[in-house]
Amino acid sequence: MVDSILAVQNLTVRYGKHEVLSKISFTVEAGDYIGVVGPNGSGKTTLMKAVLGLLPLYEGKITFHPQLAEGHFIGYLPQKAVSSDRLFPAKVKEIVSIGLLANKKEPKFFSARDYERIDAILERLKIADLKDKKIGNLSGGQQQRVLLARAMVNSPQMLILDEPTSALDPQIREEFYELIEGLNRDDGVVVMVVSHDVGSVGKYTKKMLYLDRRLVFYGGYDEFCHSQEMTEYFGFLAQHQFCWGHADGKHDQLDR
Ligand SMILES: Nc1ncnc2c1ncn2[C@@H]1O[C@H](COP(=O)(O)OP(=O)(O)OP(=O)(O)O)[C@@H](O)[C@H]1O
Repeated sequence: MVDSILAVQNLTVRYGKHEVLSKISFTVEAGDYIGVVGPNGSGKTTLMKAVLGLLPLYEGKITFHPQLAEGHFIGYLPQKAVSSDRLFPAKVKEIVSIGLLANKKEPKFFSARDYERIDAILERLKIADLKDKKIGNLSGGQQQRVLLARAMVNSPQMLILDEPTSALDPQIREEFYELIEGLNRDDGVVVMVVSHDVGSVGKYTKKMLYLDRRLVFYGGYDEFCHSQEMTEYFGFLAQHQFCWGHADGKHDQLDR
């Protein structure tokens, strides 16, 4: 347990009398890339908020590895972060610089080193050419990369992405997942990505965490696809759809 990056033990969350997460326990290990999946309202965002320390009240325990518990170590890309407002005046470099503010004490000035970090992350995410463009004028995929750069500019050890590709078309979505896979593989960033899209996510992530207010499944995608327990939970056809796609391509919505 001590060696885990993160240990969640018996986490229960209620909004008023409504219990939305019930006794969730799992650990996240170094190098993990986890798809957090489940139907609408199953508690995915709530779980991520609990991990991020954004919930004032919960039962259970959330423990980070002691070396991680110092400073700002989680990058977060929230749900529906893409701006559709073309008049929004902020430039890409300004949006990304916001990611550096959390670690700064007053007065919050940017140093030459900060500007180097902004340039480095824009380069890493292949959007250096967009640096001086207004975010409202970018495509959905470009905007997501900019927001990913904001989440990554502090070099976090862990990245939490909530439905990062829901507004993107299939090709851009695949490119985005490939980018995240590279951050996990090459830069060692631990990733938790929330999605409805079990098929796409399962292709890239190393583990699946399936929520339905309780923890239904936690393990590898292959195991998820071949588990008898999951066949009983979903039914054979639904499991087949999640795992091997569907001829009409409608395999990615999981609303039940
Ligand atoms: N601030 C809140 N106050 C009251 N209820 C809430 C609040 N946030 C979420 N809920 C409820 O908690 C449940 C879980 O919501 P949550 O957003 O965590 O689910 P989700 O799996 O992320 O859903 P989706 O896939 O639709 O984004 C839902 O029934 C939701 O209506």
